[in-house]
Amino acid sequence: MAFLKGHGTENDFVIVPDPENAVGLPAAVVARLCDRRAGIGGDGVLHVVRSAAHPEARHMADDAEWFMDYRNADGSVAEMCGNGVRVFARYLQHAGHVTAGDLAVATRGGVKRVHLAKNGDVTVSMGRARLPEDGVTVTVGARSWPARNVNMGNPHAVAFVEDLGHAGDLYAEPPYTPAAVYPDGVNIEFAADRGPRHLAMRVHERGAAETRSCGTGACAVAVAAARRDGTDPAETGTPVTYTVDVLGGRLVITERPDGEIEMTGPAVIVAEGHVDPAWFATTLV
Ligand SMILES: N[C@@H](CCC[C@H](N)C(=O)O)C(=O)O
Repeated sequence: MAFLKGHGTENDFVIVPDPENAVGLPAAVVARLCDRRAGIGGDGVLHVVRSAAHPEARHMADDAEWFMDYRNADGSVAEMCGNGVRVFARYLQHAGHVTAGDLAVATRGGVKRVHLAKNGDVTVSMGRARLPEDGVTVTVGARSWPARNVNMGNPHAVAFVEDLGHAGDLYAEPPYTPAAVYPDGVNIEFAADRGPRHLAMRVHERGAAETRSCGTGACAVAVAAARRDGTDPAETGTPVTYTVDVLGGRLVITERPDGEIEMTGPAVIVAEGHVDPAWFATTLV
C-alpha cells in the first residue's frame, strides 16, 4: 500500500491514496498507521478517494472529484479537518491531479473550496460556524473555565485562559460538564490573548489527544474571540481577521459579514513510500 506523510502547522497525517476506494481502512488499521512507535505516526489519516467511488461522497461528485475520508488517530471518523483539507489539496497537486489555483474538496462537512497559492500557502473556505447556546465548564486541576460551544462541522469547546500552561499536559481529555452537550465527544481549545486580534492556543483533539495544531479549532477560537471582543462581522458589517498561533506555526482566520470563514496556512508533503505488506497483514488480524 502506498502512503505519504504530510503536515499543516505540524498537525501531521498519513495520506493513503486510494482513488477507487479499494483499501479497507478499519479503525484498527488506522490506529496502527498513526502509531508513532509501531507504525508511521500521525494525528490522523487522509484517505484520498474519488467522490464517485465512496458511498458517503457520491452526492458531491459533480462538485468535487476528490473526497477527504478523514480518520482520527484512534480510528474514529470525523466530519472535518481544517489542516487536513489543506494537506489533502497539497497532495492532489503533488500527485498531478490538480495545479495551483482553485479546487473543490468533498468532506463529510460538505464541499470545501480551496486555493493553492504560489507562495505555498493554502486557503480554505471553511463555511459558517454554528454557535449552539449551550456551553460547558472545562476543568484542569484546580482551575475551571466556561467554554463556548462552536461547531465548525465538527464540535469544539473554546475556553479563554490567562496562561496556556494552565491547560496542563493534555495527555488525557480535560473533564467538562455537562457531558450531554457533546454526545459525540468534542475538541477542546484553550486560547490566550497575545495582542489585538492575535491569540495563541493549545488543543486536546477528539480521537488524537494534544496535537500541535487544529485548523477547525483555530477557526472556532477566532469565532469565539470575535463574539467576546464585539467584532462579530454579522453585527459590525465588517470582515474581521484573527491570527492564531498554534504550537506548530500560525494560522490566519478571516470571518465575513455573511459568516463565511477563510483559513490560510501552510501545507507540506514530507515523504512517500510503501507500507511493508507483511506488517500491513499484521494490522488486519
Ligand atoms: N486537526 C483537525 C481536526 C481533526 C478532527 C477532530 N479531531 C475531530 O474529531 O473533530 C483540524 O485541523 O481541523
